[in-house]
Amino acid sequence: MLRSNPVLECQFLRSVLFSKDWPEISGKEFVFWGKSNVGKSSLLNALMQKKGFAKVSKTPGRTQSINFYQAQKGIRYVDLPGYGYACVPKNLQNIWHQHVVDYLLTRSNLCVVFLLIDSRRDVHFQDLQVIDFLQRSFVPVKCIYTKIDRIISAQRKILSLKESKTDCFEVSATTREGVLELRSYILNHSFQKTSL
Ligand SMILES: Nc1nc2c(ncn2[C@@H]2O[C@H](COP(=O)(O)OP(=O)(O)OP(=O)(O)O)[C@@H](O)[C@H]2O)c(=O)[nH]1
Ligand SMILES: [Mg+2]
Repeated sequence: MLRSNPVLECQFLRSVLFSKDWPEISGKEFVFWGKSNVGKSSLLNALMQKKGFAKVSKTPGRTQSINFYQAQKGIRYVDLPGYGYACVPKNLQNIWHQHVVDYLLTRSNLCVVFLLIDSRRDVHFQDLQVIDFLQRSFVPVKCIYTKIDRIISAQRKILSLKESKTDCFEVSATTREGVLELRSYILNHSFQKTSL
């Protein structure tokens, strides 16, 4: 157990797209990305223990800008719009995507990109493309399987096999399984030198 819990006390900073509107560089940013509807915003709410802080929806495409949250000890969370299918016009999605890529490639205090994957689905080719893009751009990336409350134990064994190769977290925003481990990882990495 962590003695103090700096990740918990969070405040919303801003919801923006353009680089001129991003908050000033400060502390370490932990970024949540993945296909639309994988549970990025829900996981952030579970991490921050603030229901409804980040807006959640059954409809893919809910998060439409770059959302910054400030926690203690210089830790920041960044909730990104998803990629892949979303219930919004493609041209709008392309605009988000350009700003997201701009953010990922230029943000000097970016610590880790958590790439979320719905544990009920196969890893999509877009996820593999994103992982490849981030690795080639020297952006640290770590995978998180989400919604593990929705899968049966046999499927979990398959996930843990994959995990042995890719070193992923498994979480549920609903039951909070895995959230404490993720929180500890974030806290530990917030003290390390940014490797960008
Ligand atoms: N059962 C279960 N449902 C979840 C979990 N996490 C998220 N959901 C549901 O999945 C849906 C999408 O969740 P969001 O958190 O909005 O997903 P997102 O990745 O932020 O979606 P976009 O902002 O549209 O890209 C919602 O209906 C959530 O209630 C989970 O751990 N378990
Ligand atoms: Mg969202």
